[in-house]
Amino acid sequence: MHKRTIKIGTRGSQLALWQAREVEKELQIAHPHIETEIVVIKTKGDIILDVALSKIGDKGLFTKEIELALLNGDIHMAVHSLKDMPTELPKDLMLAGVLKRGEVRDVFISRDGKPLSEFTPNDKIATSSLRRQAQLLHYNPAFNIVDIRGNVNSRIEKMNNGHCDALIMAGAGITRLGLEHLITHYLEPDIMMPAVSQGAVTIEIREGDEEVYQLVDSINHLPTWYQVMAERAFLRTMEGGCQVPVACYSEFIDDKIKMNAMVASLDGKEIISDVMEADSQEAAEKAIMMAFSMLDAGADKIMESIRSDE
Ligand SMILES: NCc1[nH]cc(CCC(=O)O)c1CC(=O)O
Repeated sequence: MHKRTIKIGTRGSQLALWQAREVEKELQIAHPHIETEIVVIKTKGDIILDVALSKIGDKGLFTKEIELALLNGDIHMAVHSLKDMPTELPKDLMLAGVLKRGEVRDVFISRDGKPLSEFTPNDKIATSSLRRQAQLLHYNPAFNIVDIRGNVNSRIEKMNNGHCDALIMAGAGITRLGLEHLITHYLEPDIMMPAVSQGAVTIEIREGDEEVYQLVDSINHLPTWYQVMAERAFLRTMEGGCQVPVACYSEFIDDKIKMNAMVASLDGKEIISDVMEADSQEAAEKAIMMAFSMLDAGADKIMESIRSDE
């Protein structure tokens, strides 16, 4: 059999490389005859490090250059954190699969090991996410929240250098980098509901690339796939193109997907939340219905006020 090398595109951060290697490993287990190569690609998000993410407002910030390489044929597949992927993909590209979902929750990492419940307005909590900011302010409107950018390791370094007293990070990223020892405590979804698709790694390919599709499909983790596709259907319906604090948390309960979701105002004062349960195949449709009913219940007003803020 003729040998070909499957090129796997990824960002160069330690977390991105871990994720790409995990995909590579799964492919090699399922198809021992194929050769793989990891191709590192720099994205705008890796280059612009001094501007708040919410101000750049470019959804494809961490994906565009990688997607161009995919469209050019420089790589066969691209590995991403699914939560960084816009709900609408560029024409001619598609998501072909996901790995088994990792930790979904956010974690609290404080420099001195003090828990969130003991934080006061004198302590600085760093996050660049509107979702985390809104939920922190809902928990305590007096919290002192500061912006932070950079990859996981550089954020920890910034905290240790005094930029802030604590960080909120995705547990998945921390775990994948072997930094569990830094976790002060996990944040349960009733306090800090995670981002849509948090903890999931996805593989993007060219539409119609049947050979690569078959490869990826063979390692697709179906329970995760149904879950995250439902979450993304929710986000797509909710969002209408602007950046808002939207969160959700899904679990499997008796083979059904149970999804909690919420939309918050930026100051955390208003929260619209809902919950649904559905069989895997119906979850996306139910998630869309839930999004519409949340829009009706006031999420539409929150979104409008955020849009007029910009
Ligand atoms: N926004 C950056 C980003 N994209 C994916 C992860 C971690 C892995 C994941 O959540 O899947 C992170 C870091 C973080 O939010 O702490």
